[in-house]
Amino acid sequence: MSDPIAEPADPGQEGTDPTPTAEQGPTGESEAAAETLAELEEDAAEDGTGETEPYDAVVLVSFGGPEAPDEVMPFLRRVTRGRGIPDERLEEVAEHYLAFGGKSPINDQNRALLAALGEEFTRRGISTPLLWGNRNSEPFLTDTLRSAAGEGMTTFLAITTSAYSSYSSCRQYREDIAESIGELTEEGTPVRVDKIRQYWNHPGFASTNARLVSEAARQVRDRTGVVPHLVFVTHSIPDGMDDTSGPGDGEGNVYSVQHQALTQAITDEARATLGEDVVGELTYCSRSGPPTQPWLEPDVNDRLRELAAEGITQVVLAPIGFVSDHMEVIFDLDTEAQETAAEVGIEVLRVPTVGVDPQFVSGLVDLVVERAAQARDESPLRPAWPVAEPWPSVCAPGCCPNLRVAKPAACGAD
Ligand SMILES: CC1=C(CCC(=O)O)c2cc3nc(cc4[nH]c(cc5[nH]c(cc1n2)c(C)c5CCC(=O)O)c(CCC(=O)O)c4C)C(CCC(=O)O)=C3C
Ligand SMILES: [Fe+2]
Repeated sequence: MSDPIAEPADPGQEGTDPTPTAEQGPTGESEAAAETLAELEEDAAEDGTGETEPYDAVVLVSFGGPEAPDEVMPFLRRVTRGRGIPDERLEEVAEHYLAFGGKSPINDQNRALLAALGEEFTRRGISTPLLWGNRNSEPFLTDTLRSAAGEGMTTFLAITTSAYSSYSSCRQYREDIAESIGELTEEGTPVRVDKIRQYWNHPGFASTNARLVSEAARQVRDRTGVVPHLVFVTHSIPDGMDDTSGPGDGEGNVYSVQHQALTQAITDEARATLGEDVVGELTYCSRSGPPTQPWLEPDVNDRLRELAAEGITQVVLAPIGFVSDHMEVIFDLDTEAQETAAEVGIEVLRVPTVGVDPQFVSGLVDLVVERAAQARDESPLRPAWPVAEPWPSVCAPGCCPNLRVAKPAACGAD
């Protein structure tokens, strides 16, 4: 799909189960069978579009990834531009992509997420356009915003595919959004882009992960009679990036603290659900950078070796750091960590990422509605679990700083 503009539940969209929209009426077959004409007409009468005012469109902003072998190196150079990542590392990472035919699954996963968001919009009577723009591959965010601006849209709400707070998982998205706004401003079509809050502790993300982990743990326990050890995984980042994550005047370490809090809460939930003494811990994957630079540890592979030595035989591997099964998940976990586990005699069940789980998708739409209400100066309910404080929708000045250069960042108070 090269056209980055997808109307909600566009019946022409690839891989989408067409759902009738308010305008179209009950033309789709699958859903029409489940709902009567009267119910559909009633749904259509409830126009939810006002719930997304003042936004002209909602835009899914993601990392991007290559879709063909010749796109791999340009993608990697773009991701690492100005970053001093050694060529050997780029070639090594290129091999991971080439082992999967040069195609990352991330764009297809975002197409599926867009379709699911569109269906949820339709269900709520929201006809606000849903767009998609990537930071590092087509469709590029700047191009998406430019063509939307060409159709008269000026005010956008971004959903990023990243749940936590750190430079890599929050401010870098905000910087790239600011760069797009800057380009469009120079072209004479200034736009405004706001962002939903980081959602690691929104129930749509956190409780969905808790359910998926508990289901996996129960499945292993019921099949093997062994209570599995829970190994949570997220993307490692440099220690310095973790130390400075969070509001400029805060304590830092917000990235690792958020993950530790969710690890603890989900472990407690699995313990309660199974009625067993479940143990869980946080590990990291996908470190890069020079070996001399400290990154967050322990590495998931090192920990699996130690756990085997401690007598653990069943592990449930929960990639809570990621929203879809992209390259980090299918290579670093399903390939590398699985190999390590097999080597040391541990059986691993990898938990699915939240992906297009209806509870997650519905949570994202709740976050859109919440942010829009805030933009209208209303005070919406802002649910949070496991930590009662929802992350601010407008990041504090200096939040998750860029440690190399100061750059403008959108969606914040600085
Ligand atoms: C915290 C975090 C997330 C989670 C939040 C989020 O989801 O955004 C994430 C996601 C992703 N990271 C991805 C890919 C890459 N990340 C790299 C490099 C780096 N990531 C970092 C951090 C993160 N990264 C860091 C501190 C670096 C090194 C310095 C730098 O370059 O900033 C490199 C360069 C080569 C290498 O060093 O490995 C690549 C190719 C893909 C696409 C996968 C696909 O194609 O399916 C995704 C979703
Ligand atoms: Fe990354």
